[in-house]
Amino acid sequence: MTIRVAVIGAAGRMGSTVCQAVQAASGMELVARLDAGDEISPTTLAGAQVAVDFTVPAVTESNVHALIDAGVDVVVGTTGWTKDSYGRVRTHLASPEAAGRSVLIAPNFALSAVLSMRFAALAAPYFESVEVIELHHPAKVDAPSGTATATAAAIAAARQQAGRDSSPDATETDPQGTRGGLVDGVRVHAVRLSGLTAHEEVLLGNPGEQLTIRTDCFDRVSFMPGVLLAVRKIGEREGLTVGLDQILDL
Ligand SMILES: NC(=O)C1=CN([C@@H]2O[C@H](COP(=O)(O)OP(=O)(O)OC[C@H]3O[C@@H](n4cnc5c(N)ncnc54)[C@H](O)[C@@H]3O)[C@@H](O)[C@H]2O)C=CC1
Ligand SMILES: O=C(O)C1=N[C@H](C(=O)O)C[C@H](O)C1
Repeated sequence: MTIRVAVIGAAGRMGSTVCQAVQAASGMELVARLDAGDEISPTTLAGAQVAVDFTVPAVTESNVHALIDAGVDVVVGTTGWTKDSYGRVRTHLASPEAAGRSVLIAPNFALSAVLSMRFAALAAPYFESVEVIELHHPAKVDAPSGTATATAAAIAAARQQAGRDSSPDATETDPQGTRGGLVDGVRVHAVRLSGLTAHEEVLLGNPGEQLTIRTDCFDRVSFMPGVLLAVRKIGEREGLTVGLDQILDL
């Protein structure tokens, strides 16, 4: 059976790549391309069963609520989600009008990034120190990246569960904030550099040893297998799913 797909943010870097991937995928049909200024409604969605949102952090949540109201399942790659905004989507999906609808939100659809996050959480309790460095193209509007935020959260949860203290750090003065930001107690550093696409390094240190976990996405095609898998699987799920790992059964 063919899955009819709408892409929201279709004129963007990711949205346009998703349009190409859907058009090339077997068993999928691209029925709508929406971007800024287009209304989200059953008419503009043109019979889509699944909508894929790659827009901007400022609008993605309201898009998702409008898409649920329009009666489609939603796959979201846009960043900027918080525990509160997840909670509002969960509440919406639990309402009788949204019965049977599903939403999958993933900060990263690349297999190397999803596995990196999992490996980082696995390793985090075994090292005294851990810091995250995310590196992206300079057109990216948000920092830290959604992937780094999720990585830090997973590291923090794993360390807390293991009773591991925060990383040692004797810094007393840092007026320029050069030690980076704290996400769930984990230091995160954001680099923006021409030539880069999407990269992340997790540095883990013990006396006399270091483990580096690194993912490099050189091209946006790296995200497409994960996006297409989510489009295929979303209909089998109900409610809110956060993270591609949930449908990879990692
Ligand atoms: N989950 C993942 O694997 C990945 C996530 N991303 C995230 O996806 C998002 C988009 O990234 P890019 O494509 O690089 O950005 P982009 O800036 O190239 O594209 C965003 C598009 O959204 C459109 N847009 C803005 N407001 C809109 C609205 N109200 N309705 C519909 N469209 C609207 C813009 O006009 C633009 O065409 C970012 O949050 C980025 O961090 C990016 C790469 C991979
Ligand atoms: O803006 C990007 O490009 C990316 N955004 C996502 C993020 O913020 O984690 C995913 C990937 O890193 C590319």
